[in-house]
Amino acid sequence: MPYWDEIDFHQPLTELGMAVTRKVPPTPVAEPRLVAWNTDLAEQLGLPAELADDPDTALVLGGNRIPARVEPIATAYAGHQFGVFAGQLGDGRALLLGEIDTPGGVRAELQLKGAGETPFSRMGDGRAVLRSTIREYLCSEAMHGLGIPTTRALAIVASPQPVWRETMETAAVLTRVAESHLRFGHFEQQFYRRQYAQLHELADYAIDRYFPTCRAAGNPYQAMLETVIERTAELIAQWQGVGFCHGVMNSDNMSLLGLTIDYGPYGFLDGCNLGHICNHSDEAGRYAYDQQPEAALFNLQCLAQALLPLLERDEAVAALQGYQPRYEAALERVFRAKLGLASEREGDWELTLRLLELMQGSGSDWTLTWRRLAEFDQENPAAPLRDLFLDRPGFDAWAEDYRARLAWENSLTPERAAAMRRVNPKYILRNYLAEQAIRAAQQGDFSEISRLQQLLKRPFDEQPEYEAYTALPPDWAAQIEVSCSS
Ligand SMILES: Nc1ncnc2c1ncn2[C@@H]1O[C@H](COP(=O)(O)OP(=O)(O)OP(=O)(O)O)[C@@H](O)[C@H]1O
Ligand SMILES: [Mg+2]
Repeated sequence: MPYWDEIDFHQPLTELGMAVTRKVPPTPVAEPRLVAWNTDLAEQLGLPAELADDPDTALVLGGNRIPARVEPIATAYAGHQFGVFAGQLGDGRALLLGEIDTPGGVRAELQLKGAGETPFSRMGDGRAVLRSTIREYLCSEAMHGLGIPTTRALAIVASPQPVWRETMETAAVLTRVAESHLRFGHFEQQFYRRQYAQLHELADYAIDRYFPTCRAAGNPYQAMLETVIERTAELIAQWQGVGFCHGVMNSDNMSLLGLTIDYGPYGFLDGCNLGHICNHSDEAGRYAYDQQPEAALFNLQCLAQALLPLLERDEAVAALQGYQPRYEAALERVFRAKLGLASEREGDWELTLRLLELMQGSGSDWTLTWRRLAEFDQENPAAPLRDLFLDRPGFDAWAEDYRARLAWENSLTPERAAAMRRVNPKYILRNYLAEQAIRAAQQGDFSEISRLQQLLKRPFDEQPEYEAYTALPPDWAAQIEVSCSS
């Protein structure tokens, strides 16, 4: 029997009925070919290594063959897009094969993104293109390497089947993996349909499965909201630390579990610009880098509103009031670590802000600056670091205060430098690196995908063989535009 038929896929979401799920078979793609396979993740999921070479894998993960006893589903969700309620959205191109048991004991959902039309496709074709699939595959694994909660990517199945976006491209299917793909929008869907009984069931499902400790609280729904707020605040602080810009922080792209989800027009900061807008279609900059914390709060308010049938207004407000202090505490912790400060002292945040201002003024490269900060020594703020700033006197004044701050806690030491290198990555998935992998793949060479994946698994470690991947964006990269088109 083919291995995929032996796996037990569970589909507990179907218990929530038609309000949440629809059974939808995937639509086969032409000539499916497995072009990326994540060996590490496969192992964590308990999938045998041989699957990478099993011809059945491309069929199953391309949506051309449904494994025995599996009934794939699409789920219904709604959402606020760019601040406006968009009504029903739903999985328009993602199908959940089901949950599998993993050796770690936690079940994992396997979802095929780009597997064809569903009842929620609206005007879309149900497909994903190879370009966007590679971007999602690489970034989910890069985020995982950075230690940031995220959905994962198991595989890419490519097809020569043409798909029209701004130009003719080709189709691909991404196998996405997460403990749950539930989004804020799943709750908004039940709320706006006034399906309060179903809302109740969905919330109970989420609590029992993902937030069991909330059961013991006075109001478990408020406790769940508080937990989601906490995780979201932590997540955004981590994004800000590595300079990650999501690009489409609509409430349907916000994970209930606090994972980064939906890698569309994302980007990492190159030269420091705190107002950076990575999504070419986001003209107003609603989701600019420095707006992300606010956008997350807006989305949490949408979630809280959707839960109002299950909690008192005061309870929702009290939970939401927890966001800002939690976010600020998380952000200060993240930046304290980036600066290599082991203790807390008044003035630390001001020191951070002054550095950010200098970086902003010079457009200093985000990743490089933080990484070089570890080289800071007592006699001479390492010249390569100083070179990243245009305002040298400004930098020197800051460096003096920073040195004094480090001296105060006796941390002008190699240990501090090592600790800083464990939080400030050397390698980051710059747009141009992803673009190189995409262009090669479009010519039939998929090797750059696995090379980047390999490199970004250990972004904090020196990997001399990959030194070239630390290069700043070349001139041609300025032409890359990323938008919602995927
Ligand atoms: N090509 C497409 N065909 C059908 N529906 C689509 C397509 N692209 C996007 N959608 C739908 O449009 C809505 C918003 O899209 P968005 O770009 O946020 O999500 P996505 O990239 O498709 O997927 P996800 O959020 O699952 O990563 C969702 O309902 C999504 O399913
Ligand atoms: Mg989405």
